[in-house]
Amino acid sequence: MIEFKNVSKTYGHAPDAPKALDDVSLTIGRGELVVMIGASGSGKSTLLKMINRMEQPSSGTVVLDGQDMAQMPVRDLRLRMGYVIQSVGLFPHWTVARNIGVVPTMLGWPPERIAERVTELLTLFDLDPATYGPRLPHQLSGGQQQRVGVARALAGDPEVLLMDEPFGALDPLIRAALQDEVKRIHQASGKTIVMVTHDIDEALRLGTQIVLLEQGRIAQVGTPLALLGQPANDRVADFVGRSDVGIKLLSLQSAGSLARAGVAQTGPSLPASASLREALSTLALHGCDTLNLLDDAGAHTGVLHAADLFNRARVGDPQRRDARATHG
Ligand SMILES: Nc1ncnc2c1ncn2[C@@H]1O[C@H](COP(=O)(O)OP(=O)(O)OP(=O)(O)O)[C@@H](O)[C@H]1O
Repeated sequence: MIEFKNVSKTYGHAPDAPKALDDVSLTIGRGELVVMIGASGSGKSTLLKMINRMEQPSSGTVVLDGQDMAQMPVRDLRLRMGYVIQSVGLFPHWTVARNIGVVPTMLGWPPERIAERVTELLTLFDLDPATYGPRLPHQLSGGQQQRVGVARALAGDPEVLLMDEPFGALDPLIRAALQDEVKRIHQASGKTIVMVTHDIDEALRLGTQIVLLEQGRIAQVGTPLALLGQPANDRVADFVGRSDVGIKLLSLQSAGSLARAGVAQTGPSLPASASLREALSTLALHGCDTLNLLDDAGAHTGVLHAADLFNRARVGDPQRRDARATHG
């Protein structure tokens, strides 16, 4: 668990220097995927960098599993954390395999175990180890380099993965694929992930918790549903996007959450795990009012009626007992 206790940060010593962080208190639970979001200069990266002590608080404390981080040796701390940045930061003259193996090497793993780990991670990220392991970073596309960056951050099996705008420079298709991979890794490993982004859709899609920063202060912390359904104030509502909030809410819930029992109808089918947004899109595309829902094995599990998408309590209402987030 990571706790920020009354953390403030002022860069430089000028008496009138603005606070990059202003009395921030925040708890990041083990296994959460916390996304920090906010306007440029709101303090996201500063907050993230305090978790591996690349920045120090001017006042207040950051605590990791009950221990004040300021008292912990920096090297030990950093070896427990994976760090991914937008510019990737691979060593240009080292092969992909050597780049990925850097932390395991520092941890003193035997060479065979490092080689196994490199092969495992390249495979996980859909890069053929025999083809890509020996290449230099410049022989990879931007998306492939970013995959290697994430693989390198995961190589030493860190407790915490820190990601500072990891997908900011990528085109939308590769970005979506990497988002899916991070989500899958998070679900499979239960690691704590803290990510900074500018992209509210990325935050809503990936975050189990979202931290919205505003001029160095926390404007709201909550689940994606809470931010959309109960924004703390008008500025939060503007930030998450008033005009398409209904559509965003639909993306957070599964089609299965509104399934009715019933035999299959003629017409299109969709996995029950697909979002209500995908369901709405499919209904509109086919101009029909029902959708057959399928389980993971492709068997019929129920029917979604278009009317249920509209004739129901507010989607974001957490009182709805059948409301299930499709994320996390
Ligand atoms: N090394 C530094 N020296 C001086 N001021 C800094 C430094 N790093 C950040 N700042 C200032 O601190 C404030 C917060 O910066 P930070 O990088 O944390 O914001 P951010 O929300 O991550 O911004 P962006 O989205 O633009 O990356 C900004 O006003 C910034 O100018």
